[in-house]
Amino acid sequence: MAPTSRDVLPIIALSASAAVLATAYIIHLNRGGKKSSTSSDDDAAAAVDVDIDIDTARRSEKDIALSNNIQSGKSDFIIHREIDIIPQNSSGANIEIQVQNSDTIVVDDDDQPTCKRVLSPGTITIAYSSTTGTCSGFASRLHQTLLHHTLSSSSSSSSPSSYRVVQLIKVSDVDWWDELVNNEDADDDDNNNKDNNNKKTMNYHHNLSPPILLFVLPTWTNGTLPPDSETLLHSLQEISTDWRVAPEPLRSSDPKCQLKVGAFGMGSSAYDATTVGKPAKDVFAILVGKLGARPLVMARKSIGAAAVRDGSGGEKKSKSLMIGDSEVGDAEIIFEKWMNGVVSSIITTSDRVVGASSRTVAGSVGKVGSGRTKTNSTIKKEQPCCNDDSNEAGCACKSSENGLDDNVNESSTAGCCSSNNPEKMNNADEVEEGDSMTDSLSDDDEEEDDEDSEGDDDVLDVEDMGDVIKKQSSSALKSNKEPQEMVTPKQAKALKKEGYKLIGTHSAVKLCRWTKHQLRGRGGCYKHTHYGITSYQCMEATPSLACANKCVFCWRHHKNPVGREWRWKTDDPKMIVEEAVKEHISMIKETRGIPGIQMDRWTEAHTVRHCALSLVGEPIMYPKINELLHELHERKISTFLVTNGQHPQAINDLIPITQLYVSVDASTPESLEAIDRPLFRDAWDRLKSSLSCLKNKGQRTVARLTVVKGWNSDEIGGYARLIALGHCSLVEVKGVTFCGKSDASTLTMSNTPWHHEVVEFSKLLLAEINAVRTVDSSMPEYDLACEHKHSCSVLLARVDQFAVPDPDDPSKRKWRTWIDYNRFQFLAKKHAEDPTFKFGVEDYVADTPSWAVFGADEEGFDPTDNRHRKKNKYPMYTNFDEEGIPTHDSFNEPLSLDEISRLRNLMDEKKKRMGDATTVTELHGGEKMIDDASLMFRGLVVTR
Ligand SMILES: Cc1cc2nc3c(=O)[nH]c(=O)nc-3n(C[C@H](O)[C@H](O)[C@H](O)COP(=O)(O)O)c2cc1C
Ligand code: SF4
Repeated sequence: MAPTSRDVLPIIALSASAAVLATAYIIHLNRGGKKSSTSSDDDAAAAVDVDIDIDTARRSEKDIALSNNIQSGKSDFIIHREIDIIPQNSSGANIEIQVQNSDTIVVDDDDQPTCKRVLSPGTITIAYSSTTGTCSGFASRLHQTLLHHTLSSSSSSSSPSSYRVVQLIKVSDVDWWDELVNNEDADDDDNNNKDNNNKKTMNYHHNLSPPILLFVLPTWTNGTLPPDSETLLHSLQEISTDWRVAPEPLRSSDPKCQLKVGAFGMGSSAYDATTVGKPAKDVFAILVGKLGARPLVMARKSIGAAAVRDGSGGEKKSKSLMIGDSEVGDAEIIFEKWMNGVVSSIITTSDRVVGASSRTVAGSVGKVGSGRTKTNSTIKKEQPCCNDDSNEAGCACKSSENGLDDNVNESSTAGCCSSNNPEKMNNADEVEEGDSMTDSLSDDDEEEDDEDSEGDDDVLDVEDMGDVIKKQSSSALKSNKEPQEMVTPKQAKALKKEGYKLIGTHSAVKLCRWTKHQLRGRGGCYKHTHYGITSYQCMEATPSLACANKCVFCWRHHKNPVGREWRWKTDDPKMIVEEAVKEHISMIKETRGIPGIQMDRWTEAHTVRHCALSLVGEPIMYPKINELLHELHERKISTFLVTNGQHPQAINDLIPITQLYVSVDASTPESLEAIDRPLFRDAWDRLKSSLSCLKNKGQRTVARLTVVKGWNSDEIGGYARLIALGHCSLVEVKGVTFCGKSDASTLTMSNTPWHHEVVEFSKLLLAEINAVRTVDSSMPEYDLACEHKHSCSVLLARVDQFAVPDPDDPSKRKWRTWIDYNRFQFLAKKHAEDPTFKFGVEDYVADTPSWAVFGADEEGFDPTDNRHRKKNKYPMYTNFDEEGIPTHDSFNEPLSLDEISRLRNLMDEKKKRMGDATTVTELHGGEKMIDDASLMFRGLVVTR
């Protein structure tokens, strides 16, 4: 966060390599080396000549803003942190950047400006943590808004901003102890300024407002912070209990040095209504209740038009701590309220503080955080009192002796101190308790509290916490008797962008890439190999986009809702099936123009024969799932349904379907928690119950294992024991598909196993199953039945259900894992007419063709299709070693050792060039191209 820092007046020296401007500044920009003449502060102005290659500057959102401004010839624009400026050769446009108000730029040893200390006056720090992107989105919105308001006001001479730095940081990037206690750099800044240039020190502080620290924090499992950010709370707790740190170390008698804090917490009562926003509340409570930070006072009627442009007008007060609940669905609105409160407070406070400080003598400059090291010295704080001069400015410290005094009430007249129930502020226990925190953290005057009780009940904040989240959910339901639609317009937009065709309010279809593949005669998916479905007649759909998990490998990247149970508007199953088929067929029609489409298949594809209810979400949650399945059977469409094993009762209640899957993503409760990130606390027990339910289903059941290397590929014995619970007919082992990088997942290409690794895993699993059989005589025998190399998939099947002696060679097995679909439809119909009619797995099996059998030369590729090899740089290999170096050419002939060594060198060179990086390029139609040195000879393309 704060490397060795120093001022860089007046020139910013950008290093020869890419430079990062780390904070926010108004930049005046001219082309052709002509200096800007608009600088209002010559002393503070800094100029630098750099060559910027506009076109190759990294195209982050921020860069685009930068380049657009450059290209449109605007002279003023804002550069904020994390913009890469890439100096280029002499042919690039020569652009001069003149920086105003740059006296607070801090650079590290590499001459790269970096973040200011959180406690530096004039600094606004937004610290966020985020795993699935919500809080990072909110935080950058706040950042942008504050940049706009604070910096644009600084460029206007009538309303000078007293904030110079607005910085956005990740909670996990900061050593919070160091930042808040060992504040050496901030002190050094002050001291240096003081020693070297007293006049400047006065200017510096006269023009600056108190530091502000704003948190945007999510709630993670059991009300904690996400693992990478947990140190924040630990550090705060440590500071508050360390005997070497004086009480309330963040309290300062100088209003301009007093840290102000605000926090916005996100959570979801779907996970746990008792923990929503807990990390934000805890952080806020410790900072304010124990460490002496002050809540950022939210202005109410004084909110200026400049601050609130959304029409909310600033009529109402909002609070420094507010909580959004994604389950309730109004988190956006609550965030906006909080943000508007923050912005208006900063604008009004900043003007007021500037006014006040102009009457404050330089001697009242307070020291925040006298930097001593944590380990070897006692840490004490200097807590200077407000002096007469500051009283002159309207400050009225009434009982500073007892240290409980300076509960500055800034929403009244300029910078006044008052004693607003200080005992509560200091009573840490009270602060930490749910509802009692309400009063403890309130920083508003009585008038505001009154008003709050009258009219501001739509604002969810700490004053209303405790059980209020539950109340809010239920009152939302009460006030709106009609259940809500599952997918919000925003979610719908995101899903549509990803190629989902939404049906009604909670269902979707999407064309699977294998459908197109097989239409072009390039092979079907693993369900074709293992079970004989026709991929180009298979419709991938879901009747519930919601589910009760947030799996790390989820395709949907968490753009749709979560919920433990169904609580949404329920669409008619017939309509869903009709619309799904209609949408699917219209997508088939669109494939007509794709090169290589086989017209006979294309015509057949207009008749849907299979439905894979596995797209995303949890189909079994849909309350009318049986009716929907029945509708499909009526249309002679086979039914494959995948459930995540969180709804055992629904499994029990399910009518006979063609094939029922339970996803088994982990073999221990801990890894299930880490991988599936379930809403249910008893997720592990639910999974076990679901598997047990399979035992009695009668039809084909599958335990589906998605292998995520490094996450769930160990503890194979645990999988065998889970399979034993359900005596599943089949065990499908499949390597995880990498769906591109996302905020929601730390998964990378390295977690994707090679086919040979999946085979290895499957063999070990078989050995473990056999081990279970030695102690459990009821456990059926399994064996490796099929494989589909293209999808890194291996099928284990029960010998008693799917193997018969080979008529040509009775010493061998003949597999019958394929499905007689017509027979299934006949049996299902009979059962529908007469529920007492039962049928079982063996009643609708069909022979597995030899090419699909495990170990066949075809590796699961249907020989009636043409294997298509991508026309890329390395199309000529069929086998690879464990590092991805080719060992066999396209005719499966072994390569010479020299050739293998040459290829290895090529890969090593590429690895050196790329470092550890993996790039993902989205192709037309949702496919993603991975560039990863270890995959360079595979030309790997993954699907969505
Ligand atoms: C694995 C996981 C566990 C969660 N646990 C909780 C919880 O215990 N309590 C809660 O209120 N919200 C919980 N949530 C909901 C998140 O706080 C919420 O989705 C938030 O918006 C996530 O923010 P982010 O997208 O910035 O990571 C959890 C979310 C996930 C994915
Ligand atoms: S259960 Fe399925 S839809 Fe839900 S998060 Fe996991 S992979 Fe995604």
